[in-house]
Amino acid sequence: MSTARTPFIAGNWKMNLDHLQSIAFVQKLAWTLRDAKLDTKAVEVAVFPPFTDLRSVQTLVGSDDLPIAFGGQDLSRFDSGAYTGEISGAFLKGLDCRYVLIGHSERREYHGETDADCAEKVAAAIRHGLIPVLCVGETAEDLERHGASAIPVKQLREALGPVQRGQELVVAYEPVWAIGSGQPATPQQAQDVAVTLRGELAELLGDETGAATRILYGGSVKSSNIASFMREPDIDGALVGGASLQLDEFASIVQFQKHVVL
Ligand SMILES: O=C[C@H](O)COP(=O)(O)O
Repeated sequence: MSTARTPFIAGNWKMNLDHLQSIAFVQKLAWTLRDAKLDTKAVEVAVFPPFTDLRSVQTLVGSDDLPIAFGGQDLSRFDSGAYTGEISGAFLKGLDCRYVLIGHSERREYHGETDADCAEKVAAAIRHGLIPVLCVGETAEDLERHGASAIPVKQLREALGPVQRGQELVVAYEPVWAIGSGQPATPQQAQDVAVTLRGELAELLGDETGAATRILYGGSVKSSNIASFMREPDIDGALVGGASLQLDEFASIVQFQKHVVL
């Protein structure tokens, strides 16, 4: 397992863009990045569309061999059967998904997902050959009561029970208070949590896995602040929500290396 961490910029579309819009968006994104001569080996780009878009995105990316990865926003902890409304990791893998988000704060808040559910979903993702993108983060109340790292560390520890050392995974630190608020964490705050999470990963999964695992920051990321996060040594990318729906803005975030940080 290589410990070099390729920067990773991911767009979580949440419940936005239908399958027709997804085709137009991904095609234009690919053209924009090609015209900008993005070095696709130097940064990995991924989108997380709604489930109903995935077949369209797969067809486009596959037929035009676009350098854009994609994944599901969630998966079932079950593999198949009488689970109405659930989506199996096997189905996501069958659509060439490389990644799957697990434990996004909106799943935790609106769908009551627990750390135990996340652990089962992480196990399901691994069973189906998907790379889990485990989302962790504290609410404003947690921040006040426990500080920034305690809840993310607990969420990480509880969800990674089924993970073996050497397993590729991505961790997204998303303070709930920063999501969609226009008030990102400071780069130093995000770095402090990221370095703590990396230490936990090393303890849970060994030094090599800890060093190789990419840790993303998410919460009000924009083109105007991405470079300051990417300068931090333990932040390897971003999970972008609102700004990932604006083509020029997302393309600019992907090209963070061109931004000047004053
Ligand atoms: O998954 C993405 C996060 O929820 C961040 O959303 P945001 O960039 O709109 O704050």
